[in-house]
Amino acid sequence: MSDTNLTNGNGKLETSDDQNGVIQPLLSDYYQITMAYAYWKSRKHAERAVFDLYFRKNPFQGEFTIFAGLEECLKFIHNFSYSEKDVEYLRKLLPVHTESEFFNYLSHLNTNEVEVYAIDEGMVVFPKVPLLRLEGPLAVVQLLETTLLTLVNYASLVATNAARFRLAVGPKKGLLEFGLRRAQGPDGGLSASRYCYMGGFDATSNLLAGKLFGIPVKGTHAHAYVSSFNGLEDVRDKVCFDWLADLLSGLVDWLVAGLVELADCETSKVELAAFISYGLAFPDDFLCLIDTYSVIKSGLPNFCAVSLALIEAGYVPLGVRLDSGDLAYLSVIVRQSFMKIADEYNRPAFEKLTIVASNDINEETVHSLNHQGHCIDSFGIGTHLVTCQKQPALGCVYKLAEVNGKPRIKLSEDVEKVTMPGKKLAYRLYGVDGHALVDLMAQPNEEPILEGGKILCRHPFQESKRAHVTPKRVEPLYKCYYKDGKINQRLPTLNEIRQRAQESLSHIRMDHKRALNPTPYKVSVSGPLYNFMHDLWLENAPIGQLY
Ligand SMILES: Nc1ncnc2c1ncn2[C@@H]1O[C@H](COP(=O)(O)OP(=O)(O)OP(=O)(O)O)[C@@H](O)[C@H]1O
Ligand SMILES: O=P(O)(O)OC[C@H]1O[C@H](OP(=O)(O)OP(=O)(O)O)[C@H](O)[C@@H]1O
Ligand SMILES: O=C(O)c1cccnc1
Ligand SMILES: [Mg+2]
Repeated sequence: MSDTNLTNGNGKLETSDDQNGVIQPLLSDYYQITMAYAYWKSRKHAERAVFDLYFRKNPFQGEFTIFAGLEECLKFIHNFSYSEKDVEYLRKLLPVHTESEFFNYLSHLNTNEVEVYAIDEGMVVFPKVPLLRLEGPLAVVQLLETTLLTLVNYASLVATNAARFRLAVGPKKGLLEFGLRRAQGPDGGLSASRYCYMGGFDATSNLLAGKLFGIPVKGTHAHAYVSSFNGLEDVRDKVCFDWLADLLSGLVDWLVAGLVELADCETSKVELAAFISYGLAFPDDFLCLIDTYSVIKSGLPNFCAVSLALIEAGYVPLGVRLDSGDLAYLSVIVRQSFMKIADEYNRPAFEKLTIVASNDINEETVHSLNHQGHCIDSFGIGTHLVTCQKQPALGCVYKLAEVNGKPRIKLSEDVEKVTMPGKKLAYRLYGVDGHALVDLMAQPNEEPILEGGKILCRHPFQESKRAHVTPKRVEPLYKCYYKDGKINQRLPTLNEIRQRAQESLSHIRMDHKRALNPTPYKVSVSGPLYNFMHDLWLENAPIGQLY
């Protein structure tokens, strides 16, 4: 990929391969280049290396993760090459004694000899099982590390967060992503919209995400819109009175007066003017924010008045948004009022009005609202969703597993950080009821893992923990996604990946998915892989001396 501006001539934030222009080879850490030079100096750069990209712990104290970011990784790998300007910049950056021939090497680098094996994007994934395995010349696959990590980490984190909100609200409620203004910068906001949709949200307020990714765009209005009005004179003076305006202006006074049961004190005429004007602008999509002054004393009766007028004029109003106060209580009062009006004024459209709630909602708030009982139809969620406030990073790592056919292991005092050496295959084993029982890693040269066979699944590190599994179904998790310089699988659409995420989640037992203290899902290794790992561990661990 050459030097790309962030936007092209059409204002599109894309390169020729439909990728955000910020994703380029220099979006990486300096140490990748220093290592590349040292590999090159010691003639190791072309050795065939295998790297695994995986995470060690599920986020949000949960027991599952949604894998996201693969398409962007593949496009990055496909486009990978340093431009003249990149190389010029690196020449200035590296020490003066760096051999000139190295920069020539960099300027000709490509990924034609790289192979990528990956789990499908959108799948539920678990710790330690590589999401991606990269094979190729050591220097090249090393140079890809940071960019791949940045593409997978946040994408998977926020998609998982979105999936958790989806689990919390249930399949029937609407989920709207409102996070752009609170996201970690413009690029973070754009990624958030894409991957929240993938994780199970229904729509975004982010226009650019709608344009670039085809995500449904939805929105209401803000408090500023309401408080910008002075009073009903704004409607009378400024709106050109056509038949609808006449109808509305006549009806609202009458209706507001008639709704005294709902409003035991004065409704705001400022708000009423704002709602009438909104009704005039969007008679078919009339959805109002009703908490600018008082939901019960003003917003609700004003909304009802204008809605009744709209219905009178042949339109169907949509509903309200609540953005403060006790969302459970207010949603119940609002719903009861709608039902009462539907009944007393014989306006069945009121039964179908939707209630959207927003205001700093997090996963716990949703569980608490469910527990209290509420009448919210859709949730608008920003800050907690896109910033992943509960856990702001996933912690994917990229570790060397093999060089020139020789397995590599990284030891650590912390057993969780010991790497799994060599090339590994991975399978998901399903039980008779269709639920996933365990993920199993095995060596490529082992007997095939077949359904109906009795398979010994071992905990990777704890010798006593093992189980025999006779799977009803065996799902091999890796496909070869990239070889000979080409992406060699059809890349699914965003909607297909979104569906896959829900499908994959439906095979995970509820106790693994529950919000509080979920049961850990088992990730295991085959007997041969267990022995291989532990032999290599012993071989590499220094023997201490006691004096
Ligand atoms: N019934 C409820 N149960 C639990 N949490 C709720 C409930 N209703 C609202 N919340 C949450 O309580 C918090 C209320 O926050 P805060 O007190 O800042 O807002 P507010 O005073 O209602 O509104 P604002 O300050 O925007 O006018 C929000 O995070 C909201 O999501
Ligand atoms: O609350 P979040 O989950 O982040 O959702 C996005 C928020 O953005 C808007 O608020 P606005 O920017 O008007 O600020 P506010 O907090 O004062 O309502 C909207 O009213 C939501 O409350
Ligand atoms: O459309 C909305 O209601 C909206 C959009 C962004 C942030 N908060 C609300
Ligand atoms: Mg708000």
